[in-house]
Amino acid sequence: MIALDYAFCLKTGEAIFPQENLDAFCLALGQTLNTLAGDSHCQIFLKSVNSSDWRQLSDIKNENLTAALPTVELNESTQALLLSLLAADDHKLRNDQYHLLLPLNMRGELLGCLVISTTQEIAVDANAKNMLALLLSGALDSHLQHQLLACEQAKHKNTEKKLVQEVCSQKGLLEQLHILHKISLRLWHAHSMDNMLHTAVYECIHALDFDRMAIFLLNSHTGLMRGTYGTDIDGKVTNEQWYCTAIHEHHHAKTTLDKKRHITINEGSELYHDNKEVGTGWNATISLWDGDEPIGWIACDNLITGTPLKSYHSELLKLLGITMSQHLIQRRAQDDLKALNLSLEHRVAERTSQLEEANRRLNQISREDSLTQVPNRRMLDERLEEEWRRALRYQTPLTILIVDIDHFKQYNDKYGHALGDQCLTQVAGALSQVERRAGALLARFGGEEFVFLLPGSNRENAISVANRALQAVRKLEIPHGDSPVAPIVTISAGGKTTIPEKPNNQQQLFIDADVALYEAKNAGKNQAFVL
Ligand SMILES: Nc1nc2c(ncn2[C@@H]2O[C@H](COP(=O)(O)OP(=O)(O)OP(=O)(O)O)[C@@H](O)[C@H]2O)c(=O)[nH]1
Repeated sequence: MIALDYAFCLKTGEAIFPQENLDAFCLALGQTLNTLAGDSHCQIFLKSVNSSDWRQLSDIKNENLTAALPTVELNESTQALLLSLLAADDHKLRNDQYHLLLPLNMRGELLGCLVISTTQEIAVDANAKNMLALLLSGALDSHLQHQLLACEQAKHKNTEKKLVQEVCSQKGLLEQLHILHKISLRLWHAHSMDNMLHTAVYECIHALDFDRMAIFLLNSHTGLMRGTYGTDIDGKVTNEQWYCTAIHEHHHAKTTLDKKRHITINEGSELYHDNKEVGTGWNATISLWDGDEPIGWIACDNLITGTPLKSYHSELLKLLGITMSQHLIQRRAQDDLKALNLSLEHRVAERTSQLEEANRRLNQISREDSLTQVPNRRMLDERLEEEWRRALRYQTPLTILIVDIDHFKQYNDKYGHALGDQCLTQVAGALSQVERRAGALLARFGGEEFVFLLPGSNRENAISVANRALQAVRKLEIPHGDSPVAPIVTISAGGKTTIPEKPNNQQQLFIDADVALYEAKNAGKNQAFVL
């Protein structure tokens, strides 16, 4: 018979200082029992907080403590024994052993129980039982609180560690975003789409946290994607505009676009360059969008330095995608506007030149005789006014020579008006070749009359011009059967040379020249008079 009395409790209770030392208490319990009853077995079971399940905390066979936290599940026989003891609360012989169940309570709650199994019957003093339960409950509670505290401390440490990692990662992301912002500012200053794409690849691989980058542009209308700039296996920026393939043939592009996914990151995947596998590492595919329209995608990887994938990479690459999308949209709009402006400028220039030509032609027509194509009277008046002013200012001579076809009425009457027109044209052509000095002008004055304006010409030169004119027309030998002067068309000329004395008096020159012409006609025609 084992007597669990006050002395037993004191002996085992000695071990509970420090109070949380449950293991020491259990060992003392086992030792004391062992000295009292030889072969003994103590087990401490814990009740789950939220259910009626039980688990084993300690198992003390004689002096050997074999279990402690974490608790272990009960095997079938232990489970059955515990349930029967809990139901009966006695220490009768079961399976050749006596069992004593000691409930362990704390703050009115059942924490667990102690089961002592011996081969001898156990005599328990009620006070000793209470004291033992009290001691063990205290040690167990303290042990559990201690475990809980340790667990909380571990959790706290873990949270702290995660926090430090998170802060580091946030710091890294902030740094990278700052760099991305700087790159973005540089891209606004790119002078062309090509320059922008090259700058983007160059700046990103040198400043952001990845090794290689390539940008592809998509044409959703043709279903084609083409390369722009990429990075070779040594980290140099390369022109990849030769690369062109159908979108549906490119696995990454297709997956990203089909799923409308903005970013896909694969770790431990094969990395490629020029369609050849060149290593393994992480790679990322970032799609670029203009609203709902896919406009391109970016590929990044860590081929060269193997830089590890960081927690901020996903966020960083997403923002890189958004930034590049904005630049592409803006650059395209700028290029379209530029092309539109160029085409408008071209059309305006074309239209302006057409208008200028039309104006020139109009100007010419308005100053040209429509039949003979020599300058008309309007032109003559303008030039005479101009030359009169000049001659007045520099006091230089100015001559007017009026030329009239002889007996042209008879010519018309004999040959008809149409041949008359033809004759006028031929005479005009011949006269316009007579004087080629700068400033000289031949104009049709009206009807069958022509006028030479000869700036800087004195009377002597005027006579020479008049005679050459007569000669030139005669040389045409246009038959004139009804002319009393000659069998061919002839002309008469009357001229006046003057040095102007007052402005706007040019009409007097005409009057005088007309007088001279009259004299030439009166004298038998086919001759010239210059006053
Ligand atoms: N075919 C043709 N005839 C014209 C044109 N302008 C004027 N005439 C004619 O030219 C003729 C001029 O006749 P006149 O003024 O009598 O002079 P003319 O017959 O040459 O006699 P003279 O001057 O004295 O030698 C008229 O019969 C006009 O009809 C024209 O553009 N075409």
